[in-house]
Amino acid sequence: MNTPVRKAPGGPSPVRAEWGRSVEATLSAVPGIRRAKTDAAVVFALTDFLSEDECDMLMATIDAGRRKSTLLTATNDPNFRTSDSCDLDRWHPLLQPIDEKIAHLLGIPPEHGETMQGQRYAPGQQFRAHNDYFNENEPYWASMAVQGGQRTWTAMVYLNEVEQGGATWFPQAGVRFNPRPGMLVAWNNMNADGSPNLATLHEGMAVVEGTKYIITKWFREGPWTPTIEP
Ligand SMILES: O=C(O)CCC(=O)C(=O)O
Ligand SMILES: [Fe+2]
Repeated sequence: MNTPVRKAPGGPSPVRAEWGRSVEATLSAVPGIRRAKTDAAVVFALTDFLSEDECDMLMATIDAGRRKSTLLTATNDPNFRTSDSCDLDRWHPLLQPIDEKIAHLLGIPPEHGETMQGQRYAPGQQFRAHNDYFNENEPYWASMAVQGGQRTWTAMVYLNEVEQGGATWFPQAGVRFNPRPGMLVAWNNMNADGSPNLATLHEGMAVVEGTKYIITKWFREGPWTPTIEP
């Protein structure tokens, strides 16, 4: 019997390796930041990154603009990502300072960041285990490659307390975060050699009680250029 050979999602890259090193050094120097105790992935958490007012403003903005979340690749599982999402306009006078504060914390120029996204999960809603990096063997990669290339770092911020459920769980790295309002979590989706790190697999576990609001920001290896819709 032949075992199907699964191609790696991408190979080593000096540019991505350098983003790994430089952002890790920048974040390591942030007062109060904690690094997850695992060798499998580079993951940081920083409490009180956003204020209660900033979280409230973001939740109201997400509620005003939310639509069903989407996926880059088709899946057979209709329950894979059941949340609502909202694109957060980086030029909006209330949102731009938050967008830039995240980029500044990581030491990445804001233009490398994709549009910040808000996510809202009602009870039962979830985002099943996935990787944020692009799989360079998938058809979508050709268009991503010319729009800033691979995703390097992910930053997300929890905006509220969730009564039950809604943790972010990295099953391979063995790291788990329970939502805490204003807490930022950031991780390098790449290995030290700049290849995609499979152990950054993570899931937004189902909310059991309450509603979960977060913002997510994905950074590219190059400046991000959004697709111009016709
Ligand atoms: O909801 C979460 O905790 C994780 C969200 C996530 O993985 C993403 O937006 O890429
Ligand atoms: Fe993710």
